[in-house]
Amino acid sequence: MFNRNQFLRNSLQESADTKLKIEQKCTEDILKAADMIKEAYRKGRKVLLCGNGGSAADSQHIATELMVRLSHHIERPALPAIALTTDSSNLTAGGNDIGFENIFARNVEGLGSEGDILIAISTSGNSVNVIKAVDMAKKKGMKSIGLLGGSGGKLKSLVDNAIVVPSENVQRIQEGHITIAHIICEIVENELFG
Ligand SMILES: O=C(CO)[C@@H](O)[C@H](O)[C@H](O)[C@H](O)COP(=O)(O)O
Ligand SMILES: [Zn+2]
Repeated sequence: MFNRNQFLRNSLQESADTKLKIEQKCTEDILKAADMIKEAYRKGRKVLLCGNGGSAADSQHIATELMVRLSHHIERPALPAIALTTDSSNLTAGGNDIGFENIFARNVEGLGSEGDILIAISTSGNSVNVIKAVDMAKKKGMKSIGLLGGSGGKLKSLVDNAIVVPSENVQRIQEGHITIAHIICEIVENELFG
């Protein structure tokens, strides 16, 4: 029978363990992602983000951190970032008319420029609409960062920098993603403006 107290304890323990494993396995990739984003911003480029479900929410959360700010002690200009997950008219027309697998790629095609960064978020690494967005980013001369999980899926070898959270649990992977994204945004903010 489901034991809610045990479940709560186990979930928190698993989440904490996953964060520690991220420190052991992903540090280099996280720092590389911060450098890629800093370089893009130094050159006046922007960041696009996409993902499904919880990763769609992460996309808009991360875009907001970059556009507004994290630290209240740092005065800085907006860092251009767009979540491709927020416009219901665009996403429903895309899904209806050109196919759900093309909704993000279409927006990368329209908004992306050479030197921009695409942050592709997928716990499985296998969402077709995210894969197609990465393919389009490549065509546009953009660089891509994958926030992934499990084996990394198909996206692992497609993105320029794969950050793979070492867990098989979708929820724990997502919790890892937002922790990593916060850290990357804070590094970028401090190193560009701190
Ligand atoms: O937030 C959750 C599960 O925690 C879900 O909404 C989850 O994001 C959705 O099932 C997504 O469609 C999963 O896609 P992906 O992470 O495998 O690319
Ligand atoms: Zn979730």
